[in-house]
Amino acid sequence: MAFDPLPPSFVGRALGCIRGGRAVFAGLDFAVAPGDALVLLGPNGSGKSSLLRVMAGLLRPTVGAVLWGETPAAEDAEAHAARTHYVGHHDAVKPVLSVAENLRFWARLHEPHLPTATRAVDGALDAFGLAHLRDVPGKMLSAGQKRRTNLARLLAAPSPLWLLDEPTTALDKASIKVLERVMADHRAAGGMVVLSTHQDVDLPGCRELHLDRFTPGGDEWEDEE
Ligand SMILES: Nc1ncnc2c1ncn2[C@@H]1O[C@H](COP(=O)(O)OP(=O)(O)OP(=O)(O)O)[C@@H](O)[C@H]1O
Repeated sequence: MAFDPLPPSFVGRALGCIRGGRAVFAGLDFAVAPGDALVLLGPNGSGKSSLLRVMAGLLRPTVGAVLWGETPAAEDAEAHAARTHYVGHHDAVKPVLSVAENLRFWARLHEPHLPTATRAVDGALDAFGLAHLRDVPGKMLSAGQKRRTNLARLLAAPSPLWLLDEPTTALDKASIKVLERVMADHRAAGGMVVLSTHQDVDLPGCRELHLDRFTPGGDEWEDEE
């Protein structure tokens, strides 16, 4: 199923970020069109997670703006959250809910129509090989199973913009292949993917953004967090 209408481009202009009193990046621009994938690369501490948090609206840039089409995302934080899936380092799996209940929780946040939400949850369980774990509580999952449950919400609650921070962490090879296929399908439908990684991930035609090229020269600035 394709996004109809297609989403506008997701754009960052002249972004700068200060954390812990240090300038992490400055003068950073990006643009992601429907169907695009952007891979954030760079050594530890170069700012990949910080940029993803800025893109998700979870961290305010020190300067610059993130735009959805022509509209600053910060103008309507709720709308930006609704169009965005941010999967960070910390798992968002609720320990006392089963895998299916976790996915249902996310699905219902996006989809009020119960049968549609249930179909999306079943599809997400199947796609990520979680169907046999559907009734297992989150607290009993392995690290890779938890990561797959986190990623399955991408399908349980469809949103055009996926922001994924090292999504292959803890995944076995077969699960990485599943994620690659799911991202390819999302892009074919007009969705967008931005991900950070230290591993090879197969994303045909993706563009790369090397964060270390935007690191200011050791300036010590005021922390504005
Ligand atoms: N909560 C925080 N408060 C203050 N500084 C932070 C915080 N989180 C990260 N930083 C700093 O911001 C800089 C960029 O960190 P970030 O996590 O964005 O890098 P990264 O490229 O994602 O690293 P990694 O590859 O290790 O995940 C680092 O200097 C880090 O120390």
